[in-house]
Amino acid sequence: MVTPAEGTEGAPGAEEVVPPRPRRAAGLSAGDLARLLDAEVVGPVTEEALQGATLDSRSVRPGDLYCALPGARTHGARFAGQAAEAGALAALTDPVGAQECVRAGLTALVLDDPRTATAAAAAEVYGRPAQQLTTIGVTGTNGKTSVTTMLQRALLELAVPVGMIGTSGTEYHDGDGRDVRIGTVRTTPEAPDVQGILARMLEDDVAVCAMEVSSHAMVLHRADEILFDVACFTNLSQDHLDFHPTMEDYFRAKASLFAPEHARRGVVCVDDEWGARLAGEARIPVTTFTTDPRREADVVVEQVEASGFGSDFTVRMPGGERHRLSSQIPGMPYVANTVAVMLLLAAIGHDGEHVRETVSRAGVVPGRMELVAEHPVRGVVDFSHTEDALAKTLATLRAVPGTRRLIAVIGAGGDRDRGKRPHMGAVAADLADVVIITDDNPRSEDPASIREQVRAGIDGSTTADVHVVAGRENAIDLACELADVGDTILLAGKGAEKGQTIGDTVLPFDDRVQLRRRLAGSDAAPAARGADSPTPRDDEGL
Ligand SMILES: CC(=O)N[C@H]1[C@@H](OP(=O)(O)OP(=O)(O)OC[C@H]2O[C@@H](n3ccc(=O)[nH]c3=O)[C@H](O)[C@@H]2O)O[C@H](CO)[C@@H](O)[C@@H]1O[C@H](C)C(=O)N[C@@H](C)C(=O)N[C@H](CCC(=O)O)C(=O)O
Ligand SMILES: Nc1ncnc2c1ncn2[C@@H]1O[C@H](COP(=O)(O)OP(=O)(O)OP(=O)(O)O)[C@@H](O)[C@H]1O
Ligand SMILES: N[C@H](CCC[C@H](N)C(=O)O)C(=O)O
Repeated sequence: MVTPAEGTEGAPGAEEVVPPRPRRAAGLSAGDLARLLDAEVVGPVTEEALQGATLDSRSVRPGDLYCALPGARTHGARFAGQAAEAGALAALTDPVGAQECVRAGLTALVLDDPRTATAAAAAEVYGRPAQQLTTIGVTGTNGKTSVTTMLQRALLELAVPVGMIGTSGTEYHDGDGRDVRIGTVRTTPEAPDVQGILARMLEDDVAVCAMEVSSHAMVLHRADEILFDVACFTNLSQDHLDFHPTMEDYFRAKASLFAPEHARRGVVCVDDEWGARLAGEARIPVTTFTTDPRREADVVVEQVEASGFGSDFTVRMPGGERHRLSSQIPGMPYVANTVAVMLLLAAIGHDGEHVRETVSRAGVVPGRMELVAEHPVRGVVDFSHTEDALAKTLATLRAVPGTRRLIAVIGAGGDRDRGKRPHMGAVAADLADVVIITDDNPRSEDPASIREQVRAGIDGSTTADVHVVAGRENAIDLACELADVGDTILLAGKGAEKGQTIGDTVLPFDDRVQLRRRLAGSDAAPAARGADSPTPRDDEGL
């Protein structure tokens, strides 16, 4: 059986992204669904049963409900013709889209705000799968993938059939004894996909689903109609201010998960002020924990000691009893993630010494503080793509015994929060000895402009040796050239991603493969270079 940490490297950039669906739907007709949603019906109605649901015309399958939603750029009703051609039976839409859907030959189920009803519609079509699964929802700026992956590993070891939905895709063990791993373009898939995935997991006897819930998901109603058995908050720091106007709005989106319509109970890390505030404002019972002994919480971490490339630590429980645990990834963030996993498992009924031992072994997460080489140069790949994550990762690596210089390769993604870019540059220059600013996923933006925005955060008085290098593989080459015995190279920002998005193209790219090859001194650059990168290296200096 493939465990989550295995078999994740080197696959082509474009992973399969067609979300799984159940083999059988609930058998509702469009008329039945209209009654359940209290929607107005426009156009002809048939008794044919709906087979599935999607909000993307390009993903319609015969018998589907096409959710033709108004979006930021366009209206889904424009694609009603394409949906009908692909076999959709009906459309869920608003009054603006109704006629276009009917003209395309679809029965229109009309509501003023169809997006808020999309999850309910899909849940009905698929037989309300979430009600029959144990569900865990994890939110926060950083740590969602880490916590869900560790949960998955621990539950697998405890022989509990588990599924996972998040940035690294959808994973579960199907009824035929196969491991299913399907890529995704989003952390939280669209509501119809979430419902379809849950229904498929249920068919394949999954008992527990651990799911990442992004702030976008809360605002766009992707996780509605799931009453999570337990929700987890990891932390909040600047990110996604392209989508949220303020940090307050970003916080509100995450905090909305901790309400009786979304979760029965919560586990909240109060290491930052946002977590402390959430614990006070949550409308569901919450268990709090902290890794900071100066803070008050139900569960407090004490006596953290470095242990190899990881940590050992004690947790003081509400009744005063103490347990010793370990994290296999170094640094306080992973101590926090390990405690979160322990408390989430306890909340769904898995407790005791055996469970804690299992949790202590669960902490290897692909692309998160992943050690790809140790001697003579340590090579680490991490998904830190925020200022906070970068600060913590660099501080953690600095503290690893025997570390000489820290060489940080950083960049920022295009079409994402621009405000975080200079802060990422600044923190890297404060905490690393050498900073190489390069490309992450430029998407539709000019990579040189993104690099410049990262560089602009670095004060001229920095003592760090700063380079700006076009082309990520060139930056990795430079890091390896500059590295000496005992140095640590950190490739930050892309973690376990298997592609680099440049414009609309996804080129195969895996930081782990690139760094391991170069540090092993084999198979040097030419074969691994993407078509996008200038050769020879163009070091723009500071
Ligand atoms: C900001 C945001 O989240 N936007 C989402 C939003 O886009 P939109 O409102 O602009 O939609 P639109 O492009 O105007 O299209 C309108 C409708 O027509 C449909 N359409 C469009 C074209 C077509 O050919 N056929 C078709 O059916 C679309 O599916 C959509 O329903 O609705 C679309 C589908 O309804 C989403 O695909 C889109 O996510 C975009 C692609 C996205 O990348 N979002 C990212 C930023 C995101 O969600 N990130 C979070 C971050 C996680 C974290 O780090 O914490 C995530 O959960 O991944
Ligand atoms: N509890 C934590 N607190 C702060 N930083 C963390 C924590 N856990 C992980 N990190 C850092 O954040 C990075 C991203 O972690 P992870 O992928 O688990 O977060 P995420 O919330 O899933 O991110 P995304 O929303 O982008 O998918 C890690 O590589 C690590 O550097
Ligand atoms: N879930 C995050 C991932 C960012 C990863 C980074 N490599 C980038 O492309 O910006 C986001 O969509 O903002």
